[in-house]
Amino acid sequence: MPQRRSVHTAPRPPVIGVTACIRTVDGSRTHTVGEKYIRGVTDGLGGLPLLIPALGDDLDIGAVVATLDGLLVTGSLSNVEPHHYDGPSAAAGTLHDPARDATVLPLILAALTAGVPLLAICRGHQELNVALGGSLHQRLHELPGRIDHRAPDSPDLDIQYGLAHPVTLTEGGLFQQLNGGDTRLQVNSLHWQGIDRLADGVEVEAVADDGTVEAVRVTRTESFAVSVQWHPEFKVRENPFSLALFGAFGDAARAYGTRRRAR
Ligand SMILES: N[C@@H](CCC(=O)NCCCC(=O)O)C(=O)O
Repeated sequence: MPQRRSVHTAPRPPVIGVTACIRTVDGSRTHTVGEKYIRGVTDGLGGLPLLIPALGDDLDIGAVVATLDGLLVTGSLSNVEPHHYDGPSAAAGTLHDPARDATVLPLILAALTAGVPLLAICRGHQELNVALGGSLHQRLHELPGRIDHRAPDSPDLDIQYGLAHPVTLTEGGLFQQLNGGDTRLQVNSLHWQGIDRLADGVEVEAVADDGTVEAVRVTRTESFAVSVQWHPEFKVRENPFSLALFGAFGDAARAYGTRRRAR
């Protein structure tokens, strides 16, 4: 008797696009993603990470979006070039990544238009605001009344990404729900820039005590689409809120993927 081939019934992991940066590594132009973002996808939601190269106009954004069940917009040391939000020129020596800007800003819009669930982190939070028409402060710590949101000066990652300050979650918002009803949450903080003019079509989900917008939810889509100024991907399984956030993103990506494949 011929053996029956076993049917593969394990649930498919959602395919999560992970945005890359351009860096020079050993003299070569290289598309990079920090491992903690990849681990955020694998360990935080059981997804399959798919690197999205920063190819700008040479990337078929429509084809990318059609492949994804979710989009993780990563953080990065580089800043969005200020011409994208009509901001003043950046200080000399500021690290930019024009190829990433040219890829990620249109990608965010295309993902939101298609209803692809999205989680944007740190630079990603800033990019989401810029993509939707908002603007950025370039040096929060130089503004009166703001705390210093920059990373602690330590080579130890547990110190750099350690909890730094509280945020207040919007009463009745998604984040309060994910935080078990509590409106206070401690977050890490590793950024110079922050949201200045809030884009249309987003609602604030979290704010620092100095008024810095720390998280938003996009209201022009029915899909899960949120951004955070902090880094929930760092040791994602060790922080209950981070796990809840990645879990909600994963649930949305699975549901979207099921609908996408049924089309
Ligand atoms: N350049 C922006 C964004 C900060 C940011 O995303 N930092 C990430 C650091 C590296 C990482 O953890 O991926 C700013 O300084 O505001």
